[in-house]
Amino acid sequence: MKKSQVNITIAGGGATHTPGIVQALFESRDKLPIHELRLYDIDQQKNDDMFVIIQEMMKQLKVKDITLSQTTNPKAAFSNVDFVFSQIRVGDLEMREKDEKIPLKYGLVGQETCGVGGFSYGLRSIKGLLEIVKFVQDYSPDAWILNYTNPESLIAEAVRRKYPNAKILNACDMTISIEETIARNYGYERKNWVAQYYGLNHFGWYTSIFDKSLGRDVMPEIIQKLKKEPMKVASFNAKDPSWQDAWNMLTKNLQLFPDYLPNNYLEYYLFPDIVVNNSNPNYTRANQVMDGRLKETKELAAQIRSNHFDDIHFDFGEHGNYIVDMAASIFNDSHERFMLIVPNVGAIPNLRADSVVEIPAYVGCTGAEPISMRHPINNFHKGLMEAQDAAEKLLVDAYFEHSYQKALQAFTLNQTVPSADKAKKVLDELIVVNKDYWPELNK
Ligand SMILES: NC(=O)c1ccc[n+]([C@@H]2O[C@H](COP(=O)([O-])OP(=O)(O)OC[C@H]3O[C@@H](n4cnc5c(N)ncnc54)[C@H](O)[C@@H]3O)[C@@H](O)[C@H]2O)c1
Ligand SMILES: O=P(O)(O)OC[C@H]1O[C@H](O[C@H]2[C@H](O)[C@@H](O)[C@@H](O)O[C@@H]2CO)[C@H](O)[C@@H](O)[C@@H]1O
Ligand SMILES: [Mn+2]
Repeated sequence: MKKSQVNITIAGGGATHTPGIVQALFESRDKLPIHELRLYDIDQQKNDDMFVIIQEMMKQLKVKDITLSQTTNPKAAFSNVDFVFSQIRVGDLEMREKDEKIPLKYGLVGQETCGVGGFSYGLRSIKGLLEIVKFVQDYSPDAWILNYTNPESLIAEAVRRKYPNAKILNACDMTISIEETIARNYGYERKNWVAQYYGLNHFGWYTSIFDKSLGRDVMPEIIQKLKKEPMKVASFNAKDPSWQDAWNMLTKNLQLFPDYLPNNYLEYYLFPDIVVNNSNPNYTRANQVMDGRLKETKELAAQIRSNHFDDIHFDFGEHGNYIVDMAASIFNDSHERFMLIVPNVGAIPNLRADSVVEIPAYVGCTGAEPISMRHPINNFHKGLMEAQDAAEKLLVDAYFEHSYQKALQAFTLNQTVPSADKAKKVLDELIVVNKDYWPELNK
């Protein structure tokens, strides 16, 4: 029988994105009534800080009907829970910094989720996420996991293999961020859009964007605008100058390949040389985040404790709303439409069935119902996707088989890597710095 209220645990409760998600939860109680909200983290200090921040948010927003708790104990975190929002960063930003800086030493793309930095992150993240899935299956087997933990493609593949029946949705906010930024730049309303999109996670293309209020596909006119000049960063990303770099590169991508609107992350695969040349090997995105939202989060918790703070308001754009809307769509069986990372199983007819793809899906009480594309994709996108998908499969093979050879093949096949020799040098260095996180890889 449907419950009248739900218990939600945020795994990675101390994460800097937690306030945005919680703000969305508080604003959505009409469609997702909450009884308990729990913060689960392995870092007591981060969980404590976030507990203080959320407590203050509840006071300011006059939220009284929700029980807030925090714990580092998995049984307390995952027993009698209906939804788990998962957003962990295994190894924290300190390891992200290594993921980004070590490849740059060899002239390779250093990035959080793409390139060999993403593969390094993936071998850490898979272990952490599989542990969360096991906790949920042990303590609340009927709960839904809504996963934001990256790298999404690698996580989704690993969970697909080990827990094929897990109640999990894997989601990325990049497509809605792209759409929201375009809408705000050119005066559209994203809520009127029905977007057709396909790819791997952080590696995809729009094929159309139907605007219901205008009665037409607006993607062609958007492409014409974006080809001429880059769009500006939206307010919710205004504090992060790196997003302007992303929109600049999206324009460059369209100037070469104007038929489809690309995901901005394709810059790392199509223009790795430009990306590396524009990177500062001594100060990467991880450092910007450490000096940005991580520092702000710590400072806010301290200001609240000392009662020296202003009104609390967070703007992470659609990031919080997206995962909350997904939970509400399950809870109400309302079959809203989301971009999800799901097993292909024929949705893209000329791509291998066991690929993990990012495509539109309806979400109801039984989870994701992916929408079939009904027609094959073109050779350019198919070729790029198949190679990267194979690299990601090899990396997950390396994880489960403890295989150095599969890891080396994965690093070599990653579509940002031009040389097996460089792949080996980076892999060997990442093995050393990840000794506390990666599975042992046998030569
Ligand atoms: N899917 C998306 O589009 C999307 C969007 C934004 C962020 N993310 C991902 O969400 C995650 C959180 O991002 P953030 O910048 O808010 O993170 P953050 O670095 O601010 O915080 C991550 C939290 O996870 C905790 N943690 C680490 N390992 C853990 C474990 N094994 N169990 C429980 N908690 C653990 C840390 O202690 C920390 O509090 C990252 O994986 C990030 O890549 C994904
Ligand atoms: O470098 P970060 O940690 O700030 O962001 C990396 C993440 O970038 C995307 O999510 C962004 C979102 O697109 C943006 O509009 C805003 O809401 O911040 C989000 C998180 O920073 C991407 O989808 C994620 O997978 C990345 O982890
Ligand atoms: Mn993403």
